[in-house]
Amino acid sequence: KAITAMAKQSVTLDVLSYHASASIDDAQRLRSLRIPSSAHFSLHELAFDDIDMTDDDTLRACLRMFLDLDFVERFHIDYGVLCRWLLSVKKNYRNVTYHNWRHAFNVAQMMFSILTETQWWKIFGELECLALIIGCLCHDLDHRGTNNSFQIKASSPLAQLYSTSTMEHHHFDQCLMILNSPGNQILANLSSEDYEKVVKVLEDAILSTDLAVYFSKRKGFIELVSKDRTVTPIWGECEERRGLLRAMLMTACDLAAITKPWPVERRVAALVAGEFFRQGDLERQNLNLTPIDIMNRDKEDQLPAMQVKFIDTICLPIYEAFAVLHSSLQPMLDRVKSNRAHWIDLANND
Ligand SMILES: CCCOc1ccc(S(=O)(=O)N2CCN(C)CC2)cc1-c1nc(CC)cc(=O)[nH]1
Ligand SMILES: [Zn+2]
Repeated sequence: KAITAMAKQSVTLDVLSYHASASIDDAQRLRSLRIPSSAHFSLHELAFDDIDMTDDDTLRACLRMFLDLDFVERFHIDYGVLCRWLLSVKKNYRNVTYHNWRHAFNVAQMMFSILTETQWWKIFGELECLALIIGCLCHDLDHRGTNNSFQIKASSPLAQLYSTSTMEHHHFDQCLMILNSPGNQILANLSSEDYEKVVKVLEDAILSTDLAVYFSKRKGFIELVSKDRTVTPIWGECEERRGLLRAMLMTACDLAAITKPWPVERRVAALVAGEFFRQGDLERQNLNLTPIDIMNRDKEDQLPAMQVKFIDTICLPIYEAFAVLHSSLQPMLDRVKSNRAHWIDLANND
């Protein structure tokens, strides 16, 4: 018993002790930059594309989101600490093909634009909105470009720590570690009651990005939407419904590349494929396994057909439900359907 606990302890230290806080100098530099408006960055656009932005731009855009949602004032967040925290979050994303800082930034921007376009920020209140934005920025922290089943197959240290939602538990741990690091404590001025609530919402939000969790909650959400077709304040009063809507919002933002104009979706799908194929290579070389089709480079010609299956089985249900809940989200569903048509064309040309 003691041995197991010791092993667990050493794995924990090995895996979780590493995280890099950004330097004070980098934070001071970011703090000195002027922050353009949300219009300048097109942050309210559901069709937002970060391709023309520098890394500095993405950080200034995050500062703009925190300022426009009034988080800095409402939660007495020290601006210099916010700059350092953002740099630390960005620094703890690895240089992998898809699950990198740019993905996290895009997910946070999508959450910002949905919460503001639908006015659902009023339903959730500032505390839950703060947790959702922090959750989006942190939801894939320290991703290694390999998925949960790879962790299990490789019996990685992470899989020894968490047997379910392996990566998502790690992302949440990394998020907490940065929030508690000296100079990065953006939640330092919250009451202990508010802090506890933010951390609880944060954990649910990050764990909800495991597609297995999405599949388990989706049916209940769709039934609820078919009954109650608008998110009225009554929805807002029910903690369980709010939690379900937050979980579905995390998935809708996480997969939102599928809702973007075709040039964006095509570019992002190539990044997802690149990361999947690299995992397939690792499975062949290190684990002596034949990868599943989606990670098998030899099946690259199947990619368009896989995207159609991804759209039909995972994406359409959630974006259909959101389009029912709020008409301002209809363009997202329309673009999923037009992207599906593009993937069908490509599948037929192979
Ligand atoms: C683009 C390269 C191929 O990409 C895919 C291939 C198959 C499927 S799948 O729906 O059949 N399914 C998903 C659940 N897995 C457990 C089993 C496989 C999804 C994708 C995909 N995923 C994402 C989210 C990361 C983004 C994206 O654009 N495409
Ligand atoms: Zn993600």
